[in-house]
Amino acid sequence: MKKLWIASDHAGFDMKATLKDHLTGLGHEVIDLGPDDDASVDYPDFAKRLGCAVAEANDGLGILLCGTGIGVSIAANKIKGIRAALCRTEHDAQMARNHNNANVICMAARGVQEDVLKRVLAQFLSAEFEGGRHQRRLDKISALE
Ligand SMILES: O=C(CO)[C@H](O)[C@H](O)[C@H](O)COP(=O)(O)O
Repeated sequence: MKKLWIASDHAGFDMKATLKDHLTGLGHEVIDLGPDDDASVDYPDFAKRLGCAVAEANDGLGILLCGTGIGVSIAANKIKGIRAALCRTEHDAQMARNHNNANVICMAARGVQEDVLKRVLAQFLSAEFEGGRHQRRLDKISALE
């Protein structure tokens, strides 16, 4: 099992705890990079913290939550080596791994059912990168960094 990091902003705080417990129960090692309470924070700070951890480890996956998932995905993708994908469906999550080799999944914590998020996350964690023509495209993305 890959090492996992999880972080959020205030909007994702409760769901972060729920998903962390869920993943831990499934036997994953999950490192929680905060926040530690639901006080208002700025999502770029936590996207940066998580993105740097995932990029430095170079073999693991990150999970980011904010209200929409949009802010954390924009922020995390500024970090070299991070391929953060906003995933709202299981298909998004599968393609994000199969074709994009995404190393961070970004999800909306507001207005989405917990069981949906768990299914999307499960797909992200089980799918594998297919390589081949997709690696060539990722190399072109890396060249943009
Ligand atoms: O969704 C978000 C960014 O894309 C954040 O989670 C914030 O919740 C959103 O920007 C709203 O912020 P607020 O301070 O909770 O009103």
